[in-house]
This record gives sequence, structure tokens and C-alpha cells, in this order.
Amino acid sequence: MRLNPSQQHAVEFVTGPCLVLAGAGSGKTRVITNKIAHLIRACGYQARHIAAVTFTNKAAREMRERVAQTLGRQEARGLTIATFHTLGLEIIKREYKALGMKAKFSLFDEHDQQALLKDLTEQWLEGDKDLLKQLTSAIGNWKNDLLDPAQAQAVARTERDKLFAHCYELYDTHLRACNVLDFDDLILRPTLLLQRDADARERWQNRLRYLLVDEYQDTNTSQYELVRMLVGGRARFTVVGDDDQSIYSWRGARPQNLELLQRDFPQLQVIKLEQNYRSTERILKAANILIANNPHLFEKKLFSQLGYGEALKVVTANNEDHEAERVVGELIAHHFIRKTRYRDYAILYRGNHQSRLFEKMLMQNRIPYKISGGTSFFSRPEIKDLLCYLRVLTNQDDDSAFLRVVNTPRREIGPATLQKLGEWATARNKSLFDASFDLGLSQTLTGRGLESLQRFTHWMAGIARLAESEPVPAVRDLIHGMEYESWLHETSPSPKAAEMRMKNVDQLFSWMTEMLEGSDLNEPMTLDQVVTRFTLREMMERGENDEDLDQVQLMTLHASKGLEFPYVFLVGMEEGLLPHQSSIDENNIDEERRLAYVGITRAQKELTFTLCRERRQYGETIRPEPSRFLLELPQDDLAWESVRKVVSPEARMAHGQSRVAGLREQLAKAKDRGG
Ligand SMILES: Nc1ncnc2c1ncn2[C@@H]1O[C@H](COP(=O)(O)OP(=O)(O)OP(=O)(O)O)[C@@H](O)[C@H]1O
Ligand SMILES: [Mg+2]
Repeated sequence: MRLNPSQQHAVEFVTGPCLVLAGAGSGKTRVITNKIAHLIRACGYQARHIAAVTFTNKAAREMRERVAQTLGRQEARGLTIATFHTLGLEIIKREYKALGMKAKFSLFDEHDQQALLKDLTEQWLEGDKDLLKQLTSAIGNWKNDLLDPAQAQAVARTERDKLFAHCYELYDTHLRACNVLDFDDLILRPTLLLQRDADARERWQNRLRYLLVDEYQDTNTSQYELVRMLVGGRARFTVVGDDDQSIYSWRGARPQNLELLQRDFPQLQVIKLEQNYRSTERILKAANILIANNPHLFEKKLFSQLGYGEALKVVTANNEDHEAERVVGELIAHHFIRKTRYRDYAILYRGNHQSRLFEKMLMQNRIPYKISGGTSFFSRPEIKDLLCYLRVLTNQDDDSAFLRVVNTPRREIGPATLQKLGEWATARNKSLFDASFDLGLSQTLTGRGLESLQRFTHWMAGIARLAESEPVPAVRDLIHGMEYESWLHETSPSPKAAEMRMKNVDQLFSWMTEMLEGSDLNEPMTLDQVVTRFTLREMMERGENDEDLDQVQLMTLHASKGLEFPYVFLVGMEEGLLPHQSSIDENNIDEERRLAYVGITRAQKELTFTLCRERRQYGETIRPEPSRFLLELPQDDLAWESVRKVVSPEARMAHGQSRVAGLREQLAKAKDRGG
């Protein structure tokens, strides 16, 4: 792969510590992948002696692919390309004895961690959510700063911090006793081990002889220390980063680690890259002007030669439904007219909760999409449950859906009953649902099991009959009659969680209603069609290796780091969302500006911002101000869509319909042309 002279220099400098400090899209990640190949091909390193660390699993996967393309799978075998956390886990797995752990340990996710902390601190915090949150982040910060409970106690100043340090001690004791690790332990434990155990340190320095770190600006203290321990005095490493893209200070990331590096490794070679190969000049100019409003540790320049490019669009929507409609509408038209792939588009947002309506619009319009990072609506357990009910409703031969719903919520239909039903049905070549109506079934099944089973299937059959003529009331009866809400309350960790889940169920119901009855954008559909649409979506969620599929990419700004897309929609450009309200309150606008910078610099060819005039928030309708970042951009390069005042619902309907008709016409034309 081609490299410019500075990149070439960064790749070929292998005799000491190396820092590549450069702006977005300047080829830092490309330097890393090329350098891996160079180390193996030209410097005699074996692949198993090289480790490259990235920030997300997605980034690690991409890097593995890029390297495999250059080197081939054979030569790349044994190479470590991992996130900090998976590298930490790898060390722990091999060093469990030195760590004083048992071979079998388990990992706690955030959920487990919260539950344990809540139990342990009941007498002090009384389950107070805010305090629990503060405690969790205090413990996280101490761990990221490599402080054990005693050290935390020593640095605690306020009464609150002293109490928190005490809780940290209880928590730590508990984890150790149960042989459990939390997320932060994956870095903390190996780092402490390498600090104190010279043998272990030597083993790892011998094993990993060259270390490369991408997105270095987001390392925190413990991660930096892990790097320092792994590279040792030999200091054979390359780290690349951009202080303007530091967006994890809330997890303890310290851009000052860039300066520390210079202090700890005086022989550090610092290389700057100045050409951006990703974005049009206009996109890059906007990004540069925005980020110039932040204070800077390092001077950086960045230019592009990819042409000036199109103006950056700003779309003002009436509300968040309209925003999703506009984005998806634009995307479809653009896709057909320009004959692009769906994977060329990304919809980026500040918070996970913003994805929902975009999902809905994409799903309704049958556009394949993929949510990275957050949980998609369709992979939530309550939605899967309900989908299985709907599958049974529309296809009584669907045995696997039947098995999922027959005892959810619990109806005392046990495994023994189901097994006998299964044998009976198989022998007669019937579906489980049909077989449950057989009179002869009482020969093999008796008592409560049979009674509950038949009560269930009769009830479902009744709903299915109603669904043939009146699907909306039928589904309403279904949700009501299955007593799902009380089941959710029994099985959810908290009343709040149960409420959230029920809200999701209601949401699915309202989407279904809209699809069954038709809307501005969609013809009415049959229940079969709606269920098939949902099921397909849910199946796609389950696909693991779908990186290659042609899907629109949805993700948070945080998750988009390091990636690039030809066409980017940056949505929710409003005060309160981006910058986020909590950062406005804490006067932490610089970090939000870096987030916006990361978002803008993901775009290669075209960038569209959207914002809403009105937005629902905690049950109220608010009228947000446009994001200050929009106002900081060079206005000559922005194309603000002329503001239309569509007020009355009739006018809005008429407008919606004519727009959709226009869109349909455009699509038909595009198709005629062979699109
Ligand atoms: N010398 C080059 N010639 C042509 N294309 C290049 C060159 N260097 C990098 N690129 C391309 O430019 C794009 C950006 O590169 P890369 O992702 O490595 O940048 P980066 O500095 O890591 O960006 P970020 O800061 O967003 O992580 C990629 O598509 C890459 O293939
Ligand atoms: Mg990169």
C-alpha cells in the first residue's frame, strides 16, 4: 500500500520508541498495519512477537482484515491484534497462578457489578440510584488510577469519598473471594502483576517484543502503565494518536499521557502527518475550524487534496419522528440515484437512545441496517418473546416459536409435558400446536400439564381467528391476555427495568399498528407481512459475522472512532444533545467539541447534519436550540435547508404525501434507468 514520506518514515523507524501524532484521516492506522508487515517482512520479527492494541472489537477486526490483506493469513498467524481488555484477559489467563487466582474465574459485566454493589451497600446507600452511580464511577476511577482500597482510603478527603473507599474494599474482598473480575480488573490485575513480579514481566517482554497502540490519546493511567511494563527498557513500540479525538475522559483517559510519553522516553521519536486522505477539503475545513475553538497541547496542520466537495447540509425537522423520516428518505433517494451501497451510509448520534426511531424507519422501509455497540431494539428479550407469539399467531406450525412462548410467562407446562407432546406430535407428523388439540393426547398426558397446555392453545387459537379479520385488536388482546406485564415485574431486576421493558412492548405494538393501518410513507400491510418483516430483522440481529453485509451503519459518536464512511448523517445537532446537557452543566464543552470533531471527520464525501424544532423529553415537548457547534462551523460551507413553516396537521399530511409521492416518482425513474 502506498505511503507518503512521513508515513514511510514512521513505518521504517523501528529502533526506538515512536509516537505518530496527527489529525483525523491522516493514515495513523494505516501506519500501524503497514508497520506490522514491515516488522515481519523486513526486520525479521515473528508474528507471535508482535502485538497491536486498538480500542474497540470492531476496530480490532478491521485491523486484522487489513493486515491479512497485506500479509496473507499464513504470515499473519500468531499475531496479537486485540483491545486493551482482551490483551489483559489473555495475560490473566496465562498468569492466573502468579496472580493467586484459580484457573476458572468469571467476568462481571456492568449489570452484575451494579447488583453486587447495591447489595453490599444497602445499609448506607439504601439503593439510591445516583449514589450507586457515583460509587461505581469512583471505584472505576480508583482502579484506572491503579489505587487499591487502602490507597483509595488514604486519598479520600470528603466523608463521602471515605465511605466510598470503604465500599470499594468490601467490593474488592467479595470479588477476590469469588474469583471474579470486573471490566477494569482486566487492565488493573495484569498491570499490578507486571509491576511487582520481575519474572512475569520478563516472560511478557520476551513474548511481546514489539507493541503498537492505536488511538493512544484515549489510554488511561492503568493502560499507559501496562504499556510501559510491557515494553520495558527496550522500548520498542509505536503509538499513534490525536489529542483532538480524546473522548473518553469519563473513563479516566488522559491526553496528557502523550506528554508523559516524552518524559518517560526521552529518546521518543515524534512524527507528524499532515495530509488527510479521507475527506473532501470542505469537510476537513469545517472540522479544523470547529476544533480550533479548543485549547491545544500540540500544533497540528491538516490538508486534503480530494477536491472541495459538496456543501454540508443542515436539515431542520419538525420533531424526532420527522427527523428519522427525513434522514431515511434522503438516504433512500440518494442510494437509488447515486447507485451506492447501503454500507456507505452511517447515521451517528450522541446517545444510544436516539437510535430507536431511525431503526423503525429503516425497518419499515426494508433497508438493511446494523447497530454497532448498543443493543438493537429487536435483540431485546421482551421483543423476542413477543415476536415468537406473533409467529405462532401467524403460523401455527412454527414449533420453535411455540416452544419459546408456551411457558413464557410461566404456565406450569413443564419439560415432561412438552417432551410427551413432542413425541406424540412427531409420531403423527403434526406441529406441536395442532397436536395439543388431539383428544387422544389424554392417553399420555394427564392432569394439570394437559389442562394448562390446552387452555393456552385454545386461547391462542381464538386470538388467531380474530387476527384474520381484525389484527390490531387481536394483538392488543394477545398482549393483555398473556399477562406479560406482571411477568416482567416478576422477572426484571427492578420495577424501573420492568417498566422500560413494557414500554418496548408498547412501542412494538404501536409500530405494528402503524404498519397494519398504513401511514404517509407506507401502504397498509397484512399481519403476515408485518411479522415476516420483524422476524427478518430479528434474524439479522443474530447474524454474528455480518461485517460484510450491505447494511446502513448506526452507532454512537464514541463507537465511530477510527472508522470512515462516504456519506454521514450526524443527527440531533441540538444544545442538550450535542453538547450533552450533563457536559454543559459541568462546563465540559471541549470534550463534546472533540466528539463533534470525531463525527465530522468520519465523513469522506458528504455530510448532513439534522436537528429538530421540537423534541419529546421525559414526557414533555421541548424546543431545543441548534447546537453551538453548528454555529461555529464556516457558514459559507453549510447549506441550511430553507425553513418551511408547516403548521397544521392537514398541511403537514399533504406535504408528507406529496414528498413521498415525489420520492416514489424519483425511485421509479431511477429503477427505469436500471438502478
Ligand atoms: N498514503 C496514502 N495514500 C492513499 N490513501 C491513504 C494514505 N494513507 C492513508 N490513506 C487512506 O486514508 C484513510 C484514512 O486513513 P486512516 O484510517 O489510517 O487514518 P487515521 O489517521 O487512523 O484516522 P483516525 O484519526 O480517524 O483514526 C484510509 O482510507 C486510508 O486507507
Ligand atoms: Mg485510525
